[in-house]
Amino acid sequence: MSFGRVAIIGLGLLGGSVGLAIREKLPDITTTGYDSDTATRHRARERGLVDTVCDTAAEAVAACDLVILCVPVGAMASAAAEFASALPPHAVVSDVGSSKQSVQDALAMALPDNPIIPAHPVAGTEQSGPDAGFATLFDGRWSILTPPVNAPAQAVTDLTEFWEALGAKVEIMDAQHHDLVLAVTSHIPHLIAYTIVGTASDMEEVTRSEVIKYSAGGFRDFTRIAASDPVMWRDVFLNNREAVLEMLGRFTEDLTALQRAIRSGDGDTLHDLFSRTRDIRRSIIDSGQDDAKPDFGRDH
Ligand SMILES: NC(=O)C1=CN([C@@H]2O[C@H](COP(=O)(O)OP(=O)(O)OC[C@H]3O[C@@H](n4cnc5c(N)ncnc54)[C@H](O)[C@@H]3O)[C@@H](O)[C@H]2O)C=CC1
Ligand SMILES: O=C(O)C(=O)Cc1ccc(O)cc1
Repeated sequence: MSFGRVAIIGLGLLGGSVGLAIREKLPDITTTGYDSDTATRHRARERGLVDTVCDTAAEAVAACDLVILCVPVGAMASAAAEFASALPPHAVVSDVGSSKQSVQDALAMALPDNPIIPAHPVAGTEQSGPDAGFATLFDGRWSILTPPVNAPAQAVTDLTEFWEALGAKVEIMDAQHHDLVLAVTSHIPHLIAYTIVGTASDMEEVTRSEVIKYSAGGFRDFTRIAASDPVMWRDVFLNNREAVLEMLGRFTEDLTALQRAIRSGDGDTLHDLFSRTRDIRRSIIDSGQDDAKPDFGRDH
């Protein structure tokens, strides 16, 4: 492993998990960390999320070989600008943001002289903050790297090995494709969850206690997802605007077709779709990518 010193900026769920996973799986690496929130830095010290919690971002990156930004995607540019002048010229810059094109552009603008290899570990929970991280978060999960065309091959190899050592499987794709794929597999599902839980809570003829009392499996799963961090998800939608709007257009058309089928009593259309979607679920299970409970529903 060619990164001896790793700096983590943002010590919440993802930053904390990266720090704890390094300590457990790559014990030769020295870690430093920084978070703009004082209480988070305090808690990060108590939990030992990194070897040294620094009081400035500049101090955290000063001697690093790799810096990983683990802040909301809308905060990447300002977080990078804060340590730009202290970053060693050889240090590789990466991140864990849920959308990639805008992050890649922001990091390239803020840190024009360093190699930038954005990454997205597709692993998380609805929890956030310095108490939420755990060392096994990335085990068996995908981490998608989106190196720009001019990225140094050695840095891509090093970062691939780094994520594999933390337990992840690595896939490489371009940032735009990543954003389209994740819009449909992650971002729109979150938007649907936020919407349905909001709709239920706005209904005047159904009380809040009824919603809680009678929430069957489906709605309960939506409430878990709709409990995800508001800042993080606001930033995802504002930063992956194009792909989300494109997918939302397709989704709305499909929803309208279902609405028409229900209104006209067209059971065949409903049955055909529900059969196709069941096949998708079965292929996910057959491919070993499901662990019975929902992907991110692990208690910890
Ligand atoms: N929550 C999840 O399940 C997943 C999140 N991600 C991505 O990981 C990133 C971090 O998300 P979480 O760890 O879940 O959020 P979090 O809210 O748990 O942690 C983010 C931390 O960044 C800190 N922060 C904000 N601005 C900062 C700045 N300018 N400088 C230093 N620290 C700053 C906050 O104080 C907070 O402690 C986001 O970009 C998100 O899209 C990626 C995969 C999964
Ligand atoms: O908690 C869940 O269900 C998630 O979907 C977690 C998650 C959130 C954001 C990501 O970019 C990746 C994974």
